[in-house]
This record gives sequence, structure tokens and C-alpha cells, in this order.
Amino acid sequence: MAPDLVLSLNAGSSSLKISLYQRDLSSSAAEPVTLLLTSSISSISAPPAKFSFHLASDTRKSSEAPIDTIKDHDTAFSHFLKALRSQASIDEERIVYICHRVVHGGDYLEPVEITEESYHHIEKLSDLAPLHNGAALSVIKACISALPTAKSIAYFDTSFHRSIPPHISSYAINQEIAKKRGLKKYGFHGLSYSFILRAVSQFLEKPPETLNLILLHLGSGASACAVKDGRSLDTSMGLTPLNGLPGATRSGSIDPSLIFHYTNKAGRITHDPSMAAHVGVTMAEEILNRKAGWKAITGTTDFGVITSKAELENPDPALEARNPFRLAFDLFLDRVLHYIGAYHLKLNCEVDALVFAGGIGERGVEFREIIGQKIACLGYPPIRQDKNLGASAELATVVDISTAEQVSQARAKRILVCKTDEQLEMARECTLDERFWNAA
Ligand SMILES: Nc1ncnc2c1ncn2[C@@H]1O[C@H](COP(=O)(O)OP(=O)(O)O)[C@@H](O)[C@H]1O
Ligand SMILES: CC(=O)OP(=O)(O)O
Ligand SMILES: [Mg+2]
Repeated sequence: MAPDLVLSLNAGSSSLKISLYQRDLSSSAAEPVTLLLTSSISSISAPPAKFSFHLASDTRKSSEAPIDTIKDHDTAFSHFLKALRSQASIDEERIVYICHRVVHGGDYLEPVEITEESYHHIEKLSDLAPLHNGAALSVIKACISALPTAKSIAYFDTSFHRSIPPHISSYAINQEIAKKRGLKKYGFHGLSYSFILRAVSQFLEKPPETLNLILLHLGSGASACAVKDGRSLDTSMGLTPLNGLPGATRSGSIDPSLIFHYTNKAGRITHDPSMAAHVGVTMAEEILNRKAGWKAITGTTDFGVITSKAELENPDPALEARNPFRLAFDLFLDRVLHYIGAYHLKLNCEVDALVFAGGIGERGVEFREIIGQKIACLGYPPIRQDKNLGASAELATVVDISTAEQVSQARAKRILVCKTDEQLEMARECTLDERFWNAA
């Protein structure tokens, strides 16, 4: 068979998500690729990691199993390869491209093939995405050695945010130093936001360039994005994925002085052996990226557990002092509302939809319900309980969980849930990129 397969690898902070596709440019296909299999390794930062492997042709529900030997993204990929070789009868030489989600691209705006030069560019940026770029590089290395006939292409989370204007992307610091050192807001989760933008545009039957949206990607790492006329106007992450919303092990925005009061060793370089190779970060970065967030407040990184233990039925505000799960839940709510409010003003209150995505966005029924109540004052219609409850089980990529009365109005402020898929976004882009296929 001709080499026609595209493997997509998404190294998130706590997970490795993998999809294998066959290129399919027949005009009858809705997507330029057909899914062959998916695999996911989650909870890498809160062991034991959970592994799943699912062939698209298998109609049974996939199940997850804890695997003790998975310690990092590299061992996660090896485990996947073993499953691929034993459970799928696929000729690996058919894999022509491997798409890698690389969180920080710095000044690389377009996808690049992995060469010595681009590899080192990504490596140099590792300190600016300590939970991500090193992990992606370890997977890239493993691919080069295990699947030598395939070409690796890096897709960057940062690319989507290239449209953020200077007054929003600049920090109020010495501009000469900022320019020299590339100190600006880059923004992340861009592959997810590209996917969501296209999916919502199809769902609303409106061209992307006419849409104003507030997008919430709430997963182990969480961010918000204001989209104006189909382009990123602002996003909550910054120079690194630490800024903005808290996450599984990340603090999100803090007063930068806090860290010097937290520890007098803030500036020392850490020697944590579990940090990906060649990532050199300070104690400050280590604490705020890996020893903070939900894990630090509650002991778990799972927001589903936090929600179930938050005693949401109890309205007593004093509960936040007694129940760390409630504190974490209310704190996240507060920070998410902060960005929703600010982005409405930046978009002149002309918003087509607020979109929930990512693990918490897609599965956090209670979280969406409370946000829905809070944003009623901005003119959002109430959330439909049944739609909200069933959103993640629906097959559709985008589900409208708001009441339908206002849908015919321009800028109807719908509340949507989108099953985002960074792997599909990369495979799609790769398949449609003539540079790659003409050269192949
Ligand atoms: N039922 C649930 N309710 C709320 N949050 C959930 C639920 N199930 C999973 N989650 C959250 O989703 C997170 C994973 O999100 P995901 O976007 O898949 O992660 P990643 O950022 O690693 O790609 C988990 O860490 C967990 O906090
Ligand atoms: C950028 C980022 O934080 O990604 P993830 O949520 O996948 O860790
Ligand atoms: Mg993710």
C-alpha cells in the first residue's frame, strides 16, 4: 500500500494523546482524513498513568488500564508502540508523516519539518514551556528512532495567537530588553482553538471571519481566548503556559513577588530528575508549574473529583475555609469569570458564543451550570439542563446547551460545548498542506 497514513501525537502536560489517520481526499469525505485508531495515556503527572487503545473499527467502548511502567511521555510512547504492534495490523512504513503538537514555537509561526535546526529551536524554547516542549522533544526523538521512514512535523500552539495586537501582547517593561529576549505574550492551546473555531463556524453556519467568540479550553492546563472576527485578540496564557488560569499543577497568575516570599531559594536552578532532559528551570518555576494548582490545594489533579467533593449543594460561604475541594472549585470559577467578563468588554459585548472545551470544559456539568447562572447578567439565555447533562455523551462535535429562543438573532450569545481534537487539527492541516505532499 502507498504511504498514506498520518500519525498525530499530542504531548500535553499530563497526557499523551495519539491518533492515526488515513489520508482521504475524496470529495465525499467530511474530513480529509479517516480515523483508524486512537490511544491515550493520561495522569502522567499523577501516577499510575492510565492507558487506552482503541481501533476505530471496534464498536465496543474503550477502557483505561493503569500502567506502572509509564513514567513520562517517552515511556508512554513506547507503551503505545507495543500496543500498535500487537493489536493493530498496520504496516508502519505506510506512516508518511508524524504530526507533533509542540506547545511553544517562539517566532516559528508555521508548521516545520523536524530538522537539526528546528529541533534545536524547539529545544531552546523548552525553558519557556517546562511541562511541554521537553516532553514533545522526547517523543520526537523516539519517533525518529522507532519509525525512521516517517517525517516528523511540528505544529505549534503559539501560531494561532500571532494576530494578538502589540498593546495586548506586550508587557509593560523595558521594550528594548523585551524585544531582544522575546518577552511577550505568546499564548497557547492554539491548535485546540483553531479546531474549535472551525467546528463552531460549521455549527453556526457562519464563516469564521465573521465570528466573535469567547473560548475556554479547560484541561490540565487551562486558558481562555477572545476571538474577534475569527482571529485571536487576547488569551490568558502569556510568555509561558503558566499565566492566567490555574491548572492541575500550575498556579496560574499570581503576584510575581509572591514567589520570593514563598521561598528564599526561588532563583536557584532545580535538579529535579523527573524534569524532562535539557529543561533548566528555577525553583520558582518548578514550584509554580509543578507544585501548585489543584494538586497543591486538594491533593488531586482531577477536577471531576474536586467537583464531586466540593459540596456544591451547600451555599455556606464559610465552607471554602473548611473544604479544600470547595476552595479549588470556587477559585477556578472566580478566575474563569474574570476572563469571561474582561473579554466581553474587549469584544464590545458582541459575542456569538461562549464555548467550553478541554477535559473540564467538556465534562464539568456542574461547572458549566454555575457559569451559566453567573453570565445571565451579560444577556446569555439560560442553560438547558438536559442538554448540559448529556453534552459529553453526544456524538456531535459541537452541542448547544443554551435555550434556543435567541438563536436567530445576530450575536445570539449561545453557550456551546465543543469536543476539541488537537490531533485531528494537525492531521487535517498536514493532509491539506501541499508543501508536504508535493515533496513526498
Ligand atoms: N467529570 C469531570 N468533571 C470535571 N473535570 C473532569 C472530569 N473528568 C475529567 N476532568 C478533568 O479533565 C482533565 C483532563 O483534561 P484534558 O483536556 O484531557 O487534559 P490535558 O490538558 O492533559 O490534555 C483531568 O485532569 C480532569 O481534571
Ligand atoms: C498549553 C497547555 O497547558 O497544554 P495542556 O493543557 O495540554 O497541558
Ligand atoms: Mg491538552
